[in-house]
Amino acid sequence: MDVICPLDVEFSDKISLLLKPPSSEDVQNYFDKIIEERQCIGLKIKQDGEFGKGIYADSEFKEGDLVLKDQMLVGAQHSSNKVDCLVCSYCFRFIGSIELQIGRKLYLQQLGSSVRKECDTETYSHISKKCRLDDSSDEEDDSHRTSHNEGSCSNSQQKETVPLPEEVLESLLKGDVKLPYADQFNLPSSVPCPGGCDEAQYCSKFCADADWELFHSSLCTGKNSVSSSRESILKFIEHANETNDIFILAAKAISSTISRYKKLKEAQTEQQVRFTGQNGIDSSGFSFLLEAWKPMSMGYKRRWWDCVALPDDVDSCDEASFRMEIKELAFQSLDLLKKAIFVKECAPLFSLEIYGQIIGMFELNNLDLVVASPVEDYFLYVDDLPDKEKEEAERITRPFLDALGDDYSASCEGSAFFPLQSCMNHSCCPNAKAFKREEDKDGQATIIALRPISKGEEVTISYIDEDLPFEERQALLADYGFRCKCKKCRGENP
Ligand SMILES: C[S@@+](CC[C@H](N)C(=O)[O-])C[C@H]1O[C@@H](n2cnc3c(N)ncnc32)[C@H](O)[C@@H]1O
Repeated sequence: MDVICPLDVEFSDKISLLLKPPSSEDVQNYFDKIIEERQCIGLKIKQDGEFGKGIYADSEFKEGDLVLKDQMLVGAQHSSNKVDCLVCSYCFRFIGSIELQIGRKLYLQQLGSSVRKECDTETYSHISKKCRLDDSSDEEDDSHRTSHNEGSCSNSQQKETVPLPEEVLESLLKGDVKLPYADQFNLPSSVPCPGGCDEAQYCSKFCADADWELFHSSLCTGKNSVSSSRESILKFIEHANETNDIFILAAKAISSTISRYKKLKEAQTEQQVRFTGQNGIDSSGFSFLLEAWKPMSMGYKRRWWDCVALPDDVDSCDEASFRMEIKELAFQSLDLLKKAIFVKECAPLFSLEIYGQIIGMFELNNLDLVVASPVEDYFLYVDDLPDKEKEEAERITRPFLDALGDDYSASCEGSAFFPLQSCMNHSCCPNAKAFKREEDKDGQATIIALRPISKGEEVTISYIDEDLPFEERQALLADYGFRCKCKKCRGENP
């Protein structure tokens, strides 16, 4: 039986308006403004390309040039990665100190609270926590690919680790033990969540305030949280962690839209009262909701349960029940979210149609969020020391490296939606790629030219491993909802 969400029926007109494709003028203005704000000199957006909108070079780029640095609209660290790395919950920069990063990871691992390293066998594993096929972590560079919100599963052939006494880890955590040369790797100190929860920590007050204003104030479970439904938020988060952490991203997208809505409405009310002495705002405030939704309206989207590719282990005759199963899963999640953060004035955002479209948008556009670990840099630094210094340093650092095992260099991993980068079309012979450089220590997307790009040429990236054979490429691209029609594919399959 089909899932019926009462809000979809009650607000069908408003939902249609929210999902109506924006006019080409609105699209152009929106992206031109972002290009200007990001100071992406030499790029422009065009809407009349073969595959809809795309990014084009407006000047020449040489091989290795930075083409674009894009800030995320919404992003989250994978829940399974939180044991490995302590990062700013807003910009995903590593925080604390080398000692804290190592001590915390070993402490949590040894406490046995780790949920990582298990290639899930839960009911929904085929749609949520797939092992990454296109894992870029074993490439020598730090490139990141468009992602499908999977928690990456580590190599099962891990070297045995050698645990350390709890007292040693506690001293590391408290800052009583200083590791040699760790002061060469200064990390920003941790700024606590204004709501008092332990889940979110920041690299600066700026990030703490920005996250609070946009996302976290409605999703915080701390004692100073403004939310009246801490229990419900916890239940929603628990469900997302157990099934698919893309739901956390969807919740962040909804809470940021609500927060923009409230700000727009407040500003307009203030202005009206100042000029007329009365509040003449339309009580439904739907025009503000439309405006607040604008960043989401610009993303390429389809309903999640319609666009997700059929997993290999699901027979095509079971396709309808598979799609119904994930629709029901989305409905369960939405129900928990409604109990946690529902705002009556923004009710259409809590319809299943909108929820499905938001998740579908992330499925089709998201990029893997990867930030390299300073702990890896630290151990490499020690390894590169002159023999005498290295021997002395390693006497202290070796037990920590042995306790960490092969996984000592785990990066921060997550998934994020980037407004400009998500306009880049795919090519199996791309001229650019997502690539983190030495200085890219946060969660921004960095796109670098792979070869010279001439003025007027479209900038393309590969969403998958483009060196795979034709059919394998098409199978992977099915996860992004299309069959590739790039030059290389046309050549191989005319
Ligand atoms: C991330 S979006 C890129 C922006 C998109 N063109 C738009 O109009 O918003 C990805 C979608 O663009 C289209 N697309 C991108 N590259 C393509 C390719 N090489 N062949 C066919 N369609 C492609 C597909 O519809 C795909 O689902």
